[in-house]
Amino acid sequence: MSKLHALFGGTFDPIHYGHLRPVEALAGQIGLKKVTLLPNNVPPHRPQPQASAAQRVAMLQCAIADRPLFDIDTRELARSTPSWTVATLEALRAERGAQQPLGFIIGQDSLLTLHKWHRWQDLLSLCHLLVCKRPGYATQLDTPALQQWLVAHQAQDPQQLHHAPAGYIWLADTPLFDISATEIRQRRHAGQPCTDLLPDAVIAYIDRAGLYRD
Ligand SMILES: Nc1ncnc2c1ncn2[C@@H]1O[C@H](COP(=O)(O)OP(=O)(O)OP(=O)(O)O)[C@@H](O)[C@H]1O
Ligand SMILES: O=C(O)c1ccc[n+]([C@@H]2O[C@H](COP(=O)([O-])O)[C@@H](O)[C@H]2O)c1
Repeated sequence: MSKLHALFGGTFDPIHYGHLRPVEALAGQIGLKKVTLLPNNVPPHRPQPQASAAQRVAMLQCAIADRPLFDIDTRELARSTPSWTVATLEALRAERGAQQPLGFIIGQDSLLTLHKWHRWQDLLSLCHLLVCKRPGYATQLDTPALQQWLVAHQAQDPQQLHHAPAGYIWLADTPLFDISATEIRQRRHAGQPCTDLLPDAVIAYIDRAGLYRD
């Protein structure tokens, strides 16, 4: 039985198949039993979401109703300050103890900007980074020094993620989904359909709540 607990942070405005499907594949590949979705309140480094925190959580609930792999942790919504991942991970580490393997899931685009995150060099002392592929983004980091840092921490075997509490980067070979929440919001504003980009239950919620309309 795996002890590795994975968290997947995001703005999720809205959640879509580009979030769900790569992570489902990752879970199968490395043996994750549970993935905790961690919606942020005040996302660092980007415009604020169009949907409220409560609406984004409601969309997560719609999306995972028939996906037992996932649950939701709303702790970042309780803070009105920016949702620094390092602070959330410190709180989780304090709760779960020094030996609990923790993974933080990101897409390739997030890996490329990781060196701009708050106290980014502390992240690997708190968790592993589990990276899903995303089409349209470079596979090499910006500078030779960053690329060296990546290679130095890269795990070669998923068992390393289960046996160490933190410290590795897993570059997962996940399927590519050319989907973004930005595109979904734009399509909704333009009155275009989004079928196949996100679960029907989330589309039904967006319709009911009148989200992403001008
Ligand atoms: N299509 C995708 N493939 C792989 N990873 C993704 C994809 N979309 C989002 N992610 C990852 O999911 C996490 C949360 O992303 P986020 O909620 O910002 O979605 P987004 O589609 O990038 O949103 P937006 O278009 O509003 O910026 C990030 O780590 C991001 O890299
Ligand atoms: O801690 C930071 O500085 C930081 C900077 C950018 C993003 N993050 C986190 O990374 C996750 C994905 O972010 P986003 O903006 O792509 O939804 C989400 O949990 C954010 O809170 C964290």
